[in-house]
Amino acid sequence: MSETGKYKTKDRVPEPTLKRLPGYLYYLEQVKEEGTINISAPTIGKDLGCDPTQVVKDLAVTGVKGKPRVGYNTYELIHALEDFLGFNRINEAFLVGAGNLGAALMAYQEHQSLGLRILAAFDVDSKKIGQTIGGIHILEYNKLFSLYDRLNVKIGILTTPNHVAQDVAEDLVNCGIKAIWNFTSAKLSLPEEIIVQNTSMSSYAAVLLRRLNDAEK
Ligand SMILES: NC(=O)c1ccc[n+]([C@@H]2O[C@H](COP(=O)([O-])OP(=O)(O)OC[C@H]3O[C@@H](n4cnc5c(N)ncnc54)[C@H](O)[C@@H]3O)[C@@H](O)[C@H]2O)c1
Repeated sequence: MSETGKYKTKDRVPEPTLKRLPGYLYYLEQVKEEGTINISAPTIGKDLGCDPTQVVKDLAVTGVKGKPRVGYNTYELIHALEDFLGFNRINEAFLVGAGNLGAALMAYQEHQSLGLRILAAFDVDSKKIGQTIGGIHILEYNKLFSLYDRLNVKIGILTTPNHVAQDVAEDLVNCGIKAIWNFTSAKLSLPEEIIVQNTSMSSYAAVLLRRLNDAEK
């Protein structure tokens, strides 16, 4: 960390910390609604069921420090978390593959509160091209190339069948996409500088089912 307490770009915040930060944000928004102006790390830890030391360490990435006996200012912390996570900026994305999953993501408007806006979706299925879901148009896949030049979008959401995922991902990269949110189970092989976030419900389901089985033994 830098001397100011804020992480510099080159300092990589550990992934588990990053994954926990939205949880703090949602929690703080709730307590703000209830009128809480200041909140301590032990209270946050107690409510979220985690260690206060962990809370302090996690929240330090925002550069905001709690005051002794007062804690954190809720508003300041919310703002700092949103800023750190980029939720208060609009990051535009293209989605490729407007099928079951793609359509659900398009219909889910809450992405906007995460600072993510799907600008357009692309598909090869002529029956889907021309439709609108959640206000987002489904365009012919080949339009990706011409639109990218005009719009300079940096994020690609990949919800195609697995067997075309690598080719589509390469197209996205050739279009200048810098980060791919990969929902397919294809293991993408892309230049190192491309940020790939793989998301799989099946790994969470596996944990849930295993835990359930263990509990029932
Ligand atoms: N991450 C998860 O938890 C999760 C959950 C469900 C599905 N998936 C994965 O998401 C992907 C999509 O699943 P689905 O059920 O929505 O499938 P789907 O068949 O309903 O949708 C896939 C869409 O991609 C389009 N498509 C096919 N080839 C294309 C290409 N070359 N370029 C652009 N579009 C193309 C199809 O026309 C279709 O509309 C699959 O890889 C599936 O394994 C992941």
